[in-house]
Amino acid sequence: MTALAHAASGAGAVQQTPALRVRDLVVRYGSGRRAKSTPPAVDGVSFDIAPGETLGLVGESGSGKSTIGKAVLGLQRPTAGTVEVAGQDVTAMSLKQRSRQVADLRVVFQDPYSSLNPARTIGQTLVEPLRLMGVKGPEALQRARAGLESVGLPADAADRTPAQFSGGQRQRIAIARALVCDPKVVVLDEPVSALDLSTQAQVLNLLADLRDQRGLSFLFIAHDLGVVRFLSQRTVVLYRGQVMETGPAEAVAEQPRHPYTLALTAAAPVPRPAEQAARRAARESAGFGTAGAASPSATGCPFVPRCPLSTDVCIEQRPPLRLVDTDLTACHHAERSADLGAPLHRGR
Ligand SMILES: Nc1ncnc2c1ncn2[C@@H]1O[C@H](COP(=O)(O)OP(=O)(O)OP(=O)(O)O)[C@@H](O)[C@H]1O
Repeated sequence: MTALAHAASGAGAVQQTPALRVRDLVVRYGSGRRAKSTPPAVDGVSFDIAPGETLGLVGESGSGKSTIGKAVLGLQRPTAGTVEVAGQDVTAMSLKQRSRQVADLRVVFQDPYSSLNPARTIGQTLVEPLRLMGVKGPEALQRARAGLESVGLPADAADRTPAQFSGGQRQRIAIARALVCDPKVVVLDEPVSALDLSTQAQVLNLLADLRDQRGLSFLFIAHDLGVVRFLSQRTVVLYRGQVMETGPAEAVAEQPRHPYTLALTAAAPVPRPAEQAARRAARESAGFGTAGAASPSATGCPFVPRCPLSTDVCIEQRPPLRLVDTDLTACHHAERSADLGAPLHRGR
């Protein structure tokens, strides 16, 4: 295995079959000429997740995080590339096939209010995926009740409807529903974004405990690097559908190598307005542009219009992912990103 492939997989994952393997994933929305002329929502993304590992997928709104999640789950057909779950190629399977055959893969969505059917009891909601897998009535109900207890809810929660629970409790129910079939991989799509801060911490701790007890693998999608770092061993940073940087979660959060990751860390919300203003000023003085502008060249780096380090080579050539210290970084000038980091970190 090359150093590059090793870093992409994460140390320790060398000999194991990955719980989830995504290779060269491309997703284009729409069809016809217009679809071809707009950049893909996901543009050649690859990663592995080892058994028991959490991979964080982070990026601004519109960077392609949820589209990757949907492609993994079978909710969006990839234009190119492959998805393997525990060694099984599921790329061409329909959603129906996956829900029957791929019990190894489940999801928790962001919104605990819309993701549960208000007309059904929690028991009915949890029993449904078990029945689809052929588990019979009494055993299914017993597993549903045990599932609720495992997320810190009383077993009699099974007899109530979603309206009788808080947002945090509903997210626990959604987690129980995802885990009731004993999956190997769970896609967590912004699972705490709709919750208040103290509930976020409780749900993140619960997820970490369940992962460690059961050896689960998580694909953890979030826009906040701090939240991603809490739960993840490794992080993938996305911008306009492309991987900008990937490496150990702590290194990516503490010593980002890509200017875009630096901009993300500097843009993370902080509770004190004065500190927030200082960070914004530091970002502007470092020369970062604001979101929205498209790259002047389809063949170059997509971050060019916002990057203080960009030069002609960035406009002309898309930077390949290359190893810079601990992280794979798609930047021609990654070695110079520390110069940008100093003013930003003074603003922290
Ligand atoms: N159903 C769709 N049809 C057309 N374009 C879409 C569709 N869903 C997403 N997109 C586009 O694909 C790109 C990636 O969107 P995606 O939702 O995957 O990003 P994201 O990083 O998850 O953003 P957010 O954090 O806001 O959910 C965006 O440009 C978005 O407008």
